[in-house]
Amino acid sequence: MSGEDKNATKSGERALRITDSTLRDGSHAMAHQFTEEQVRATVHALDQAGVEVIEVSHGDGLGGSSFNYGFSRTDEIKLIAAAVEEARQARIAVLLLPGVGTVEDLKAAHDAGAQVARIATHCTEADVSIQHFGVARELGMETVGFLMLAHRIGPAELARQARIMVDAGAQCVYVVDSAGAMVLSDTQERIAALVAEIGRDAQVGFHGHQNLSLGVANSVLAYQAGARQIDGALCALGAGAGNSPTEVLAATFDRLGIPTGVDVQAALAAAEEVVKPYLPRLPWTDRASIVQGYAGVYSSFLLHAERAAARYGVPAHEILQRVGEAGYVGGQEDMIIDIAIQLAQEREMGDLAATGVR
Ligand SMILES: CC[C@H](O)CC(=O)C(=O)O
Ligand SMILES: [Mn+2]
Repeated sequence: MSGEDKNATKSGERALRITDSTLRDGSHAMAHQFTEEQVRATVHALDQAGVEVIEVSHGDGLGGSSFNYGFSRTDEIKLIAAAVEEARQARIAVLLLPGVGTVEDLKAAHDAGAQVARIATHCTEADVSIQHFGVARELGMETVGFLMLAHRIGPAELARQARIMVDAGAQCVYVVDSAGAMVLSDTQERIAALVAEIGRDAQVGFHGHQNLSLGVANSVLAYQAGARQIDGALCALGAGAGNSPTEVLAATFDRLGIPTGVDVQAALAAAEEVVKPYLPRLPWTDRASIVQGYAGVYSSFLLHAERAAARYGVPAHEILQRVGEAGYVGGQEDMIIDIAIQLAQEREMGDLAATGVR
């Protein structure tokens, strides 16, 4: 224990750090088709707006470009190098899910200039990140832990998992609302539990999704409960109904008198003039993404469910409801196809029964 509260803010300093994930979580919504030009323009605009950390990776993290998760249009190491070249003050972060990416991927990202390593695990499996935090610290990278689908376990158990990450070398641990399922007090209680457990040794962060339209409200409550790193994405670009919009976070915290170091007008311009023009579709709380929040489903399953829905002629929201009931986690994308086939068979049986055919 260092004895110094890592979540304390000295007066006059920025009170919290906004990390922008347009170019990583947003990659899900872009079906991983970012071009180098889009990455350069987005980094340039975020950097000018004063955003200090910009995450760039495949949506499913380093090494995610694959048949299971979807192939990237451009090699992510090339995109990371372009982002590093473009940034003047901002540092480039990468996400790594142990098992999807490897320490070799992390070393390649570091060689390309990435300075912040964000290591993500399912909320009950922090122990699989231990080796990766060790390597990241040896490389001299700043380290952040991501406890995904954090609504699935209670505050006390989540805090124990955060402790595992901190003991392994994490300098901040995020409560990650991957399903956009947390409703206000869910966030407050989890952040407070992590601050109590790790607050003297590390910071606490919050990553929200908009499936129940609560990303920004949850972020404010997370700050009030002691979180000092908050994620956003321009235009909310992200999985499911998207992330907490960076430009709205900047404006809201500014109105609350909580300095983030982000220039509100520049963030608004970055969203409107740089990101919006290249979006294939605006992130939206439609029926399928609301069901994700309501049933607690991983946001990155949305596009997979929509594709399976089109292929097997069943509604995406019904697939996602079943995924929620089954409790699937990241890495089980293939089960979405199984559920779609099952739903299609049930419909066929129902149709046959309705026409009296045996
Ligand atoms: C697949 C990784 C995932 O998208 C990480 C994340 O942003 C989340 O769980 O919300
Ligand atoms: Mn996310």
